[in-house]
Amino acid sequence: MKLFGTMKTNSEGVLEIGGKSVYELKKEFGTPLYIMDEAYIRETCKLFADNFKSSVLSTEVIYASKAFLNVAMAKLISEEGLSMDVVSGGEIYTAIKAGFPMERVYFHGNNKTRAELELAIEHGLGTIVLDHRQEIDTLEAMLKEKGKTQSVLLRVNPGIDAHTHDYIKTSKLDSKFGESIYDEDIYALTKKLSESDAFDFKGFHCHIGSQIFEEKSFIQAALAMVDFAVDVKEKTGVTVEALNLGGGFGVYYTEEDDPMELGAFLKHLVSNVESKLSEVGLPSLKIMIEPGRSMVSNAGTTLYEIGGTKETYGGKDYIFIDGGMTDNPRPALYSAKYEGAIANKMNEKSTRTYTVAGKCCESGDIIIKDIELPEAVPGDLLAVSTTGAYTYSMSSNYNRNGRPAVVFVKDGSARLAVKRETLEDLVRNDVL
Ligand SMILES: Cc1ncc(COP(=O)(O)O)c(C=O)c1O
Ligand SMILES: N[C@@H](CCCC[NH3+])C(=O)O
Repeated sequence: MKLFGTMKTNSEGVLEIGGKSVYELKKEFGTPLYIMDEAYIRETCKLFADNFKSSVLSTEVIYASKAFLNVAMAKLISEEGLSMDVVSGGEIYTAIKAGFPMERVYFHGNNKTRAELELAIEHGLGTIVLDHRQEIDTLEAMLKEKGKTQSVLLRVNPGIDAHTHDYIKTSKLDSKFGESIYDEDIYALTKKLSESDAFDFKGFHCHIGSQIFEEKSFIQAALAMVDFAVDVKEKTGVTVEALNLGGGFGVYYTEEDDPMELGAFLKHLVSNVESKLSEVGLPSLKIMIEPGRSMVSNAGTTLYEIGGTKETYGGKDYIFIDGGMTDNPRPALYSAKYEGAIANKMNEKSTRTYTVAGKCCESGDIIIKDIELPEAVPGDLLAVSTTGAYTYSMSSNYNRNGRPAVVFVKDGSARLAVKRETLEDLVRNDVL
């Protein structure tokens, strides 16, 4: 298992994160447990801020909170001076509860409800990223009724078919997100946005997909967006002030993944946009990015207790853990792969090939297939690394399992960010 951030093996051969051994964490918070390496998240925030900048363009790093969000995380992002993207009333409400500066919030989504739009308007949410024509009409009517003007971007689809899992591609021509830049109506739509009193039209947004490794796909999309801004200027006279280039930067989960070196990539992205703008003679504009996964994934580890092992007649040897697809649906959903280790036997040799199975009533509840580990016994602790993104945020109560607690660890101490769900929590909304 590759170690990230402050992860290390201590002198007893036990995994430590943020200066806390997994034994201490287990004792204090129980398992399963989401452990977030706070120093590493902050370091990554700084890496983005330090490298996605320009002497001629204004820049903004917007954390895509869908990857991992709770009040503690929203506070961290606010402290690091970054902005945040949200896609639901729940994410907006979390930002409000955290006292997040609402002018730094971007609201996305292909089907924002009226109630969500109301919440956004009422709390002075900075920018709404419009998805399609009907939504434009709905929001315009709402704003006119209130006599308000709202900053908006329009999500467009530059048709870049990036190489990733089908479920997380977002920019194909038939994608459910955004309007296509190849649709001739896009110019009339842009003109309408720029002329409406209800909107302060800033520009366009695109996002080509998630867990993408090719620098060229991002650069291609960014340059296509600049070309589109030129087109818009020529055809409508509207000056684009901002381009939000989305997120999607791929991360390491296993040796099969070869992520871009983020600092260098971000510098290339900015310099490519700078040169393109001067080549096409567009005035400087603001560029934004929206990293989610690459901000938090490698900073998260899930800790489980091994309840038992089973050697099957069919030849497969299982390790049973006290969590599974409820705290991490990604293997079942996308065949996602993870690395893991027996966290109290970090220095022991691997002697067995195991399949790590969760406790849900599903044969597909497998967290890791065919992993080489030392002999496991009940009571051992299994760490699964790189689980910071799209695990807690996609967790469920399937089989009425409670969601694990989330802790932030840093400099030898751990603070609870989200409490473990209790049995009482599981029936809280049931009408008795
Ligand atoms: C609009 C938008 N922005 C940002 C992201 C963040 O993507 P990632 O977590 O891959 O960086 C997503 C998710 O794919 C998205 O849909
Ligand atoms: N949930 C997906 C990513 C979706 C990205 C958001 N549009 C994953 O775990 O890989």
